Amino acid sequence: MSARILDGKAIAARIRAGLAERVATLSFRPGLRVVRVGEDPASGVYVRNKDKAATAAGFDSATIHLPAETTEADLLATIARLNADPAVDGILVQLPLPAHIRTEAAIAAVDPAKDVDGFHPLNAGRLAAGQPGLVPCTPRGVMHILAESGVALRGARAVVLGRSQIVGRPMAQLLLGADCTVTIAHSRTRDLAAECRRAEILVAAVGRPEMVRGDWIAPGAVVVDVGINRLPDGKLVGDVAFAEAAAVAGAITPVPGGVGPMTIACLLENTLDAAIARRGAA
Ligand SMILES: Nc1nc(=O)c2c([nH]1)NC[C@@H]1CN(c3ccc(C(=O)N[C@@H](CCC(=O)O)C(=O)O)cc3)C=[N+]21
Repeated sequence: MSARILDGKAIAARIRAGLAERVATLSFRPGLRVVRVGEDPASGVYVRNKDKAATAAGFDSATIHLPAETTEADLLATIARLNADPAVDGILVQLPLPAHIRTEAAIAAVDPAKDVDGFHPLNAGRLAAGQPGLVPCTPRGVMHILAESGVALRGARAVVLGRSQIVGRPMAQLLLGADCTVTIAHSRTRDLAAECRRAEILVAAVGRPEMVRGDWIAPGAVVVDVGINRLPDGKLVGDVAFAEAAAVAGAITPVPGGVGPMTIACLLENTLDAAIARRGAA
């Protein structure tokens, strides 16, 4: 193994400590509400970790757990109540939602000023237009990792593997905003391996365990692995075959301990940003 390990867990801890210091200077506690519907098992860990991190940093955090049978109308009513609650600065509707609820309807119901996931079309549009707004947590976290690790972005060839609304697309926008030359590759891309091999910065966000092999990576490339896949044996792996990739790459994020903890730190960062934008830094 030759690659430098980019320690997202350590960077996230520093960000959370900095947020805690800033929150301590405020006359109010930034309010975060996570709305969870039903029992998606992957969401359980995330919601617990987020709640712990938020409370430790001085946020007023709570999860509203609705039963799986909740109707779309009831979910929208819950969101409307949180939109109207002045103590609530950030609202996150945990995905995936049960199949009988339209995800787009839930996302569009969140007040864009409280949309700490950055998933509302207004915030997605602002990002695409290069305007300030709330940015999705995972791509924001990836940009922090690249900045903290001293990766030069201007003019660099970046390949984003995956085109989801949640990671791939906003990730590409942020890299473009930082003057990278950005390619978005995906499941229909002809010769994915060759596209990836051109990358000086490769961000893998496809949700397929260990799909990116060592020979997909250019020697010395920076590899950011967004995937968090649980194998049947319980082991957590990324979208990148770590050992193979680490033998070739210049730097790489591990799973766990890479992008995942950054997502949570950036959720808190977004919540503080939203709070200060709404209330001022009083
Ligand atoms: N509206 C919405 N926003 C989300 O941001 C969102 C969501 N829904 N639904 C579920 C996914 C998943 N997600 C994770 C974040 C952090 C870790 C994380 O901290 N992972 C640790 C390991 C955790 C473990 O041990 O399982 C790590 O990678 O080191 C995992 C998963 C956010 N999500």
